[in-house]
Amino acid sequence: MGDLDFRGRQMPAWFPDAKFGVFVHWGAYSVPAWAEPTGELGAVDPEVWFAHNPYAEWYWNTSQIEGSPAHEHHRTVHGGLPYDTFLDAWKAELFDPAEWIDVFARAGARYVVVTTKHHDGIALWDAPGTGTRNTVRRGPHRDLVADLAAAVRARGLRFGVYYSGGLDWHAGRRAVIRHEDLIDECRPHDAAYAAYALRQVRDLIDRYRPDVLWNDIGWPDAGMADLPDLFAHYYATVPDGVVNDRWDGAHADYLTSEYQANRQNETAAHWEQCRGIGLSFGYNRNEGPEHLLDPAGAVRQLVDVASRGGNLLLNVGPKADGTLPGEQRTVLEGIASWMAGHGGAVYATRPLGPGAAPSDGAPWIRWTRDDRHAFAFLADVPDSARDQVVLKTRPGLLDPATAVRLDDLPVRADAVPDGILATSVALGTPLPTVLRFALL
Ligand SMILES: CC(C)[C@@H]1NC[C@@H](O)[C@H](O)[C@@H]1O
Repeated sequence: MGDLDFRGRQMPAWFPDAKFGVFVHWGAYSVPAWAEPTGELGAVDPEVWFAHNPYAEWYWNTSQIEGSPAHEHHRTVHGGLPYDTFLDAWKAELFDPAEWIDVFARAGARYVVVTTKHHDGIALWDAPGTGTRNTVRRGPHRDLVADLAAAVRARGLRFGVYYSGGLDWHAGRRAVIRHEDLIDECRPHDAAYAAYALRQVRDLIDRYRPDVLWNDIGWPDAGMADLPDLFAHYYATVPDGVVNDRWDGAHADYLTSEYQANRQNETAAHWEQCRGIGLSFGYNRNEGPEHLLDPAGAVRQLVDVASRGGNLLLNVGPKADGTLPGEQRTVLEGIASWMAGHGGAVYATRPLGPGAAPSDGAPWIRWTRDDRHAFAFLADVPDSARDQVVLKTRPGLLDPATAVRLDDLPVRADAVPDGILATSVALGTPLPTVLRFALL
């Protein structure tokens, strides 16, 4: 592998072992905190996506689209004021980074990735070239990246930075109205922006030594030649750091999917699924419980991703005042109570292996394994079968006599022709029940 050829780079073990990270989208867009809870990316007609964008962090763009509800909202509620007004209105007066990270750590997150500059071009640190368009010089008057990096590392978690390299509405301020606009029309590709973005990402690397370099929407055409040196500098600075895949094909340590989009990436050797607890990454005051995962749904999302060899990067959208929305905190607390007793069946595990145990159909079953054990996760078992379930497994794969429930309730497991018959009480509540078996 040459100095600038990273294709053969060994994935640092911490990333696939981590399984669970928390994404944080916090910005000036957290002041209006307004979007239509339309639906999940990949499930909404692309033709209507941008004018009815459920991503509250896209508020500037959506509110520029004549005739969109967001345009009307911005006119009637905010008087059509310039977007940067929200930066000055963003005070973060209740922001307590240690309190956030305590919630994330108890939920079982092993890494935290925070937005440092989203598409609105406003930096959460005194980024070079931003003048006063950052949170040190205006609004919160704090280096929020530094505050969060310190709190994350104080809890022994890994810290990652999100940077919007491909979109910057201060550099190219035409609204994105349809998907093809994202290719060229609305993205800055010139040399000046490329130098601006490069300088900022290098600054993030040098100041915060992030364990994850999470770029979004690609990189300016004029700056593609800069990337091999940038990655070399990053790896020299953070030898066990990891780079995501949204650099217009320049390089990736791992691939990403987003809600229902790019799911084809979930067959890669290393991958990460990103989604909000609700339909948005930035806090959206219009989301209700019907738009959010409940704790059991979030746990099943994590288990499903882990069982297929991926990581789940679950997003939290804090309010402008620096508090975590109560309904999102409730989900994290629910994950925390389940992970406290079951995290050992998730962390540092790998898929059970192709064809070992089908997980389609009912009841909901997923599997992971470590060197010595297989873990079966059962959920939503129909009432008629709530106390007895057949786990279809390849004969000779595991030893039924070694069955244990991780919640210490008794379980009996017997070999049957198509697998293992597990008998116990309340096997498959919405929150997964986990059975451990010794591998043969
Ligand atoms: C997955 C997450 C980082 C999303 N990427 C695409 C963005 O347009 C969106 O706002 C959000 O940041």
